Amino acid sequence: LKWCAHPLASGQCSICYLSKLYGNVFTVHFGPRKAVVLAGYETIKDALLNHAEEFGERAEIPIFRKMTRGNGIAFSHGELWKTMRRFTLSTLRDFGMGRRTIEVRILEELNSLIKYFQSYQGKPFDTKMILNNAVSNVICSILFGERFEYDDPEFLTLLKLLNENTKLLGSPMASIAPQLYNFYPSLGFLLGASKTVLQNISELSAFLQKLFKEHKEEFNENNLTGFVDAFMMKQQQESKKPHSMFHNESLLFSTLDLFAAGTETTSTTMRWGLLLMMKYPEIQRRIQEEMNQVIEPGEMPKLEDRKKMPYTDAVIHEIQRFANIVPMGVSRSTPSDVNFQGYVIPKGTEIIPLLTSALNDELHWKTPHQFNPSHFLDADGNFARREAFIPFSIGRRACVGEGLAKMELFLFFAGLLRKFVFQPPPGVSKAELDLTADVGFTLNPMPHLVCAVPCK
Ligand code: HEM
Repeated sequence: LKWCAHPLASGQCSICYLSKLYGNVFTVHFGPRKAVVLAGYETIKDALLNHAEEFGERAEIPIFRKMTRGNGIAFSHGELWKTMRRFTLSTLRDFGMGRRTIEVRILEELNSLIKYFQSYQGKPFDTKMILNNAVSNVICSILFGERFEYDDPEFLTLLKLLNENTKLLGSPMASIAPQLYNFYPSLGFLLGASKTVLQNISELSAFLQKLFKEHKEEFNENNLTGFVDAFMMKQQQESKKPHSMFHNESLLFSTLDLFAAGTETTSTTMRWGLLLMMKYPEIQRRIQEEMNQVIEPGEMPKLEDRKKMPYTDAVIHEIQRFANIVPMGVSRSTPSDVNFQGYVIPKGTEIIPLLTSALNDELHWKTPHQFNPSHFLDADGNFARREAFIPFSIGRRACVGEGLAKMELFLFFAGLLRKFVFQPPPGVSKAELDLTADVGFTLNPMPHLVCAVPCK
């Protein structure tokens, strides 16, 4: 978004600015890539919910086609997508998503995280890798039934590759260079970023293949340890079917999709959360006071406490709204010609559901550009759901990890604030904390240090 910031846009997203000029449905050209933008909550809802089928395909983006060869959940199409999504949702549920088993797992991980934070004794440190690792361990325990130590060098390398890809995939170099190259081969030098992305994918794949091999050797159908075992079981059951979709490439890319989407998004949101708490200490204090009122001394917040903690719940929602980490959603496409709000959109058109325009929609939020937890509170201080809160998107391809992400955000965030007061490093004032986003496939906070001072 920064790349194409219009000088008149005065800090707001340039595509939102274009929607002020051209309305809520309009076409943009990113080099050779042509896409229709849907702006504003009402328009996004009309398309993704009321015309769910017509806007229900994933766009064909060359770099993702190269990465996955059409496999997995997030970038696959048609029947393969349908089968993988159905299998994923039911398997995630079987392994505890949305249930107490996963709550226990998250709370165990939180304990390790707290010990790590304590080891800095209030001195400044960077939370990026550690939060990545802790959050990743939750999805890894669902996928493989195991977690990775915070000092495991191999796992840390993988997380770094994942971070690098997230950053590069938000750059025009990776996302449109392969398409540009098709039109203008002399621009081949631009392919460097996409080559790095593909190289990283092959290293991540090699690591996953190694884990699959271990799982295959120890496979026991009476004791499935996670998604990967369940997938292997399905492969066995379908081995006599000539065109089973449960082949090895499906296993690889479905696992990779869940690993990547389950790690990066939630940990980035957590980092925004801690940064915002340093910036707004009075909000942080109010959360801690609320916890002191509803949780016994020495106890940690549990999911069942959430309904008694409307203020904390409102702050977490506001963090997600304000951080807006997937501002342009994940591009969709039209599986057939569509007649929408007076426009004919041809089959196969890329569609950008501009989530940022819903999360900042002036018709739905009192102070869209300010961090303001009262967006999610009614006049009596009760938690208030808001329709335009759609950070996980909506409709047929909406995020499959929403339930898991919400559990993690609540337990990690409230748990860390129960133990620590987050402060900027000595010599850095609140005003100096930068809330500008670093552009990538997800919007990250700029590099920063955090002091986690133990609560008295
Ligand atoms: C704060 C955390 C998260 C945010 C903000 C987020 C956001 C999103 C968004 C905006 C989409 C695109 C949906 C669409 O096209 O309509 C998406 C898709 C997806 N997410 Fe998440 N996500 C988060 C966490 C997770 C987690 C924890 C997992 C893993 C369990 C996950 C797995 C996926 C998958 C597999 C898809 C593709 C769904 C499909 O194409 O059918 N996400 N997510």
